[in-house]
Amino acid sequence: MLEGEGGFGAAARLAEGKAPPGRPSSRRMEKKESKSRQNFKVMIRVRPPLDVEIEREQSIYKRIHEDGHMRLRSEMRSHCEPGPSVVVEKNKVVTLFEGGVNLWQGNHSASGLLNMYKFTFDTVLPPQVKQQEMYQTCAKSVVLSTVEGYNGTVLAYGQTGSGKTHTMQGTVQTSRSGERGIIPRAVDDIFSYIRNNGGASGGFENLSKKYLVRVSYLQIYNEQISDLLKPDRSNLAIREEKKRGLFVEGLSEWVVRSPGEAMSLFHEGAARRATGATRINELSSRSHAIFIITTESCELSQEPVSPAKASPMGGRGYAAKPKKVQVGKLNLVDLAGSERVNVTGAAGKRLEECKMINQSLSALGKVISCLTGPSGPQKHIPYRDSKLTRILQDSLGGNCKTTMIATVSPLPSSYAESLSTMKFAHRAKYIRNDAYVNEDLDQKALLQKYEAELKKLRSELSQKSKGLVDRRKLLELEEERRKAEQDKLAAMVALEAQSREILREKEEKRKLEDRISDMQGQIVIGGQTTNIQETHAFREMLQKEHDRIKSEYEVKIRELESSLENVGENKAQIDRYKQLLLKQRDIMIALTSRLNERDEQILYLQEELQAYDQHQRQLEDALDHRTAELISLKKSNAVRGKGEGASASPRQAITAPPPPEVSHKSTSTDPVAAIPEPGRPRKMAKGEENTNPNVLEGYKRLQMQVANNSKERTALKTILRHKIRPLVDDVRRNLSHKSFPEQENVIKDVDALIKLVTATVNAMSL
Ligand SMILES: Nc1ncnc2c1ncn2[C@@H]1O[C@H](COP(=O)(O)OP(=O)(O)OP(=O)(O)O)[C@@H](O)[C@H]1O
Repeated sequence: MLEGEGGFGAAARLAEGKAPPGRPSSRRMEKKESKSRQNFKVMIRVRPPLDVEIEREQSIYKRIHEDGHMRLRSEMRSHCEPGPSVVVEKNKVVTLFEGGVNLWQGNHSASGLLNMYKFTFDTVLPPQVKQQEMYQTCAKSVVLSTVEGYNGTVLAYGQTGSGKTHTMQGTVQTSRSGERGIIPRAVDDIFSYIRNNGGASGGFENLSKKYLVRVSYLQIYNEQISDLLKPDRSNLAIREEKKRGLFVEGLSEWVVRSPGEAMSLFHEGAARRATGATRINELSSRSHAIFIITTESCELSQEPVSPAKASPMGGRGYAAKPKKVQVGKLNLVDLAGSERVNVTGAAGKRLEECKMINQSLSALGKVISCLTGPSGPQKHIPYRDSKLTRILQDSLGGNCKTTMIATVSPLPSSYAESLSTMKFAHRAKYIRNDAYVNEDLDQKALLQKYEAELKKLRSELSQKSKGLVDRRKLLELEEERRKAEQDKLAAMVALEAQSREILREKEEKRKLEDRISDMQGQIVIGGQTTNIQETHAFREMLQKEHDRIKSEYEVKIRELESSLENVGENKAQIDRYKQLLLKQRDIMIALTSRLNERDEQILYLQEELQAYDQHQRQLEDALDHRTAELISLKKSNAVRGKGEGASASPRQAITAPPPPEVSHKSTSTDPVAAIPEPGRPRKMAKGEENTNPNVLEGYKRLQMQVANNSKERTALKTILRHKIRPLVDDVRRNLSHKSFPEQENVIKDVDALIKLVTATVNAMSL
């Protein structure tokens, strides 16, 4: 077994009720200490195991003793079945057994591996304690003190799934169920108290006291405060004012006149509270929720007044005057459960929520630590570290009667969390609160404001009640009103239609007037404007105008007709031109083809000439060759017989018959036939003449033909340049001065012709 803070020894010592070190010890101080201790109570509630848990953990809970001790039936005990880890004694002492109580009773602790912790608290509620008893023990006195003007807080703290919501709210929502938690019971109690003290809900009036009850409901989810009764109000800020103290800005407050009204608002808000399923709790609260019930009470004194001024609250001839106002605020806090991430298996959004929850709970732990240090509360208490601690600032070490209920689960598997809760609660035990009645004269105004509102509501109610009595008449009136409404509607529709018609007529009239004035402006006779009604003159004028336009059109038609004729003529002329052009084009083509023929002929003749030249050169070569042979023969003859062949001359040798290879051709008279076979070319010397008559003859003929062609070509060129070209130019000029159908095409043709003529002339000049 381990000893230490919260361990067995420490818990045993504290169970004796001794003050921790550093606490004041003088008698007066002790008295004060005891009073302020009363203002902050810590209670433990151990919930019973749930059926599902019993199954899961295979723990057997068979009997629960009347004194609150929880025992296992011995015959069912088994070393394999650990039993609960929390045992409660005398409703004050709670012992935690690591591994479950069975293991301890089976003497397994001897191994020294298991821990046991014992703690003492003001009250420890064992699992069998019902809601009613729990309420009586933990909350009732705090709740009722708030009706008397104190601040009160009942706060449930504990591991997730340990029973906080069950304690604060209960599981069943029906108003009379025994499973109802602190909140519905507190609401009931407050209203009963008011009734028993002479007040009535809503009106709350008697001769001595008036009450006003209002509720608010907020949640702190992921460090953001939102109004559960006005869902559009979120991320609210906490403010502090001298007169009002701490308050949540923008948090709605609802005046309630009965427990039913208050609870319906509570359920409305609870339905909006952020919840979600965790591995431990199917419907786990993921936010800290605070249901606030503010009760204002006002003592009245009866003062005599004149009968006319007598207040309905006062007796006959008396008026009730407010004496003092007390305001008590009750915070009913259901915290989100502390949890270990590895146990709950939180991930994603749940993990974020879990972090925020643990963060604010650790801020709460820090505040408690600072309030309960060994030498008393520290100077600085970090209330501002979280929204939760800031809102609960008064409840923790301030002006408040506070009860903290720490809930634990009995399961051995929850041992670690239960131990942590116990340590937390044990520490909180040393918080000291100073509670005093809140009396605030300024609050009168608020109460009176609500009183006025109540009066208004009351008068509305009485009006409505009257209406109920005379329901038939009301229905008749309603029917009449409805009919009158319908008539009014119909009349309005008709009026609208009429107005539209009038407007339309007006518009038409205006247009007519405009037209008339336009026409009047146009009709000017003798320098004077004539009225349109003088229709004779107007008609005359119209007739004249008509005649004028008619004659104008006739003239135009005639012009058009004549131009049409012209166009016809032009067309004929153009046709003629076209014919002419076509003829000229044909002539041109014929001339060009003839020219081409001539050119070909010239080329042919030139080739022929060249052939003749070549032949001539060959003949001359042959002649030279024979001459040389002849000379050499003569020389050899002269050497052989002197004087015998001296008469032969080179000139004779020249006129001698040509060599046999060319003679067959030289006999022909045809120049073409006279063309020699290709041979070695030889140029004729200057001034040298061809003496071959056939060749000369052919040559002359060719020269004549070339000359003739040349003349013809020149003549054609002259005709083209000086006759056809001017003629075509003329036609082109004439065409551009006229206008006729297809003019464009004809002009294009003529332009093409001009180009053709020009190109031909140029080609012939080359
Ligand atoms: N004293 C009790 N008697 C019977 N059942 C209880 C008791 N306390 C809690 N339960 C049941 O245990 C379950 C968990 O309880 P509850 O939801 O109140 O836990 P919680 O501490 O508010 O959890 P969380 O922090 O996750 O919101 C519920 O089914 C509830 O009905």
